[in-house]
Amino acid sequence: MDSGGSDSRRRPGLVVGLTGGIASGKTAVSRRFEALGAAVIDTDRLARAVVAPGTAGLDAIRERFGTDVIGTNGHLDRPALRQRIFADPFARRDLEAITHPRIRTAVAETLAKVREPYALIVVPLLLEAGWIELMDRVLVVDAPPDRQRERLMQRDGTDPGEADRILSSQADRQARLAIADDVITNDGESGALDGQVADLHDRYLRTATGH
Ligand SMILES: Nc1ncnc2c1ncn2[C@@H]1O[C@H](COP(=O)(O)OP(=O)(O)OP(=O)(O)O)[C@@H](O)[C@H]1O
Repeated sequence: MDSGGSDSRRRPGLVVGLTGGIASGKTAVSRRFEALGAAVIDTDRLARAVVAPGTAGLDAIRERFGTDVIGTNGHLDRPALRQRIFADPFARRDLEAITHPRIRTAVAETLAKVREPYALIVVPLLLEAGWIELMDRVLVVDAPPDRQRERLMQRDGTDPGEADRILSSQADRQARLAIADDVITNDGESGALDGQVADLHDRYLRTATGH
């Protein structure tokens, strides 16, 4: 009988890292893959889970940064923590030393439970955070920066100056494209994504199942 995936070294037939700049359309794309039957693992969600109240991750943060970064509701006070790491590279390094290994373990555990033929791991900072080794392929969602800016302002109400600041702090478009095995271009209507996702899904299925 199947043990239910308790072996954390178990992996589906293909693991694809999905990345792209902010508001490039990663969520829009990953939802389409999910609808076609891919397993989608969202590292942002796992990153929140490993520092949720009651976790060893949150305890480690409290120990390093003090109770100032914990809200009265017991949750991590993200704006307070952001302020602490903003100007202090050592604080950022310490925070990442706490969170990154825990996120990686959570990803491995989630991958081990995947029953679909292949998995997409959504990693916004795939390039920056050194995730590449885990992936069999890298899929980049590429959008022109003007479009990202427009979507960011529309979706989050971000003001133009802040949008420019966020965009310029990210890995640049060419660096991202340089690590891509596959690219989805999201520069137009959302309907244009459907065909691109369907083509890649077919290829990924064939690769994962060897057919
Ligand atoms: N082709 C498109 N046409 C119209 N709107 C789009 C298109 N692609 C994405 N959007 C919209 O742009 C915004 C950003 O897209 P989405 O949330 O998928 O990006 P993301 O890369 O997941 O963002 P983040 O990096 O912030 O997590 C959303 O409001 C989404 O509905």
